[in-house]
Amino acid sequence: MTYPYLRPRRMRRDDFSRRLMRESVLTADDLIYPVFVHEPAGRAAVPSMPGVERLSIDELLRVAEAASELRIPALALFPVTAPDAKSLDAVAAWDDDGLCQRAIGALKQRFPHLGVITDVALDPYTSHGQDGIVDDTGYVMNDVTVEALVQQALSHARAGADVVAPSDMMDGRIGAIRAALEQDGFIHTRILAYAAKYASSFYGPFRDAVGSASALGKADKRTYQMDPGNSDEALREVALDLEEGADMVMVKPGMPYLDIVRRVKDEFGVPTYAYQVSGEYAMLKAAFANGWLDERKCALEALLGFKRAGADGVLTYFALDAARWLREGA
Ligand SMILES: NCc1[nH]cc(CCC(=O)O)c1CC(=O)O
Ligand SMILES: [Mg+2]
Repeated sequence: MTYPYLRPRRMRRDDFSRRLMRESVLTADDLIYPVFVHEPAGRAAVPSMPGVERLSIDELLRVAEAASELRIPALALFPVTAPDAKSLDAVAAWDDDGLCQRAIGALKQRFPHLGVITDVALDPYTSHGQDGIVDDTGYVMNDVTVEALVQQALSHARAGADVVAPSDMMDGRIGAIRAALEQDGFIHTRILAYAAKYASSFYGPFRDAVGSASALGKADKRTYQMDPGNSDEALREVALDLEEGADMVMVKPGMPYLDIVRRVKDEFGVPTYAYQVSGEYAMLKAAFANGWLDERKCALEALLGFKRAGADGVLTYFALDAARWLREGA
């Protein structure tokens, strides 16, 4: 049977039938809000990310209140480390009194129901801006770095983090962190593994925001983050992280990698997240600012695309706005 018996446009004719056959929907439950925390009082704009600010802990609590009120399930914390606290061994990363740890404590005390996700990686704390500890040639050493990441993850767990999210791409770190958490009694601490994280050029504005761009200079992260040409490798990486004890996996960046999200979801069927990274946010914002694209419609369409690709949630700098627009019925 074919046309005229089959007319796909019949179902698209009216709002009611469009709604009845809609396969994917975006809700506030799908959103994770990444936030930058800094030591100085008040807020500081991030020029390459219009609408995003670095926040003192006081300001962070205001933002958390808004997020919680909008029923956003969780925040992802990214601390900005003062240059004099950075070092070759990144010891500030597991200072129980560090900015990140204090931010976790303040959030959990005020908003116990709001999930707190922390970034486990050394780049905010290393003087060279790499995610791990380097040898004389500048190569990021895997096993020494994993030991440091374990210290960092435990410190976050002690501070009350609900989810630790290793974003460093070292081999074996999920298993090492899981074992250490279990050993110290943190049996409820979830691990969100940045399992398929690519050596992307879309992280630029984030590196401006946390101040690792200047430290990194012209260096890149291609000896540990994945080659953008690869897809099968992402499945192998996800399989390893799941075997090692990850509760959730992430694909990063987002929009240029939706094929990876789909493959991961189809292959493993586990809670799968995608990160709409800083560069994706920046390019959309630039088009909105020029009046070239409609902000509400395009931001929500981009986020819905993650759901359609199989993501269970999205880390997005649009989270607060998107939750508001959804509530208003945009
Ligand atoms: N561990 C570092 C980290 N954690 C999150 C991002 C990027 C997020 C974004 O661009 O929004 C990065 C940058 C990098 O790998 O250099
Ligand atoms: Mg891996």
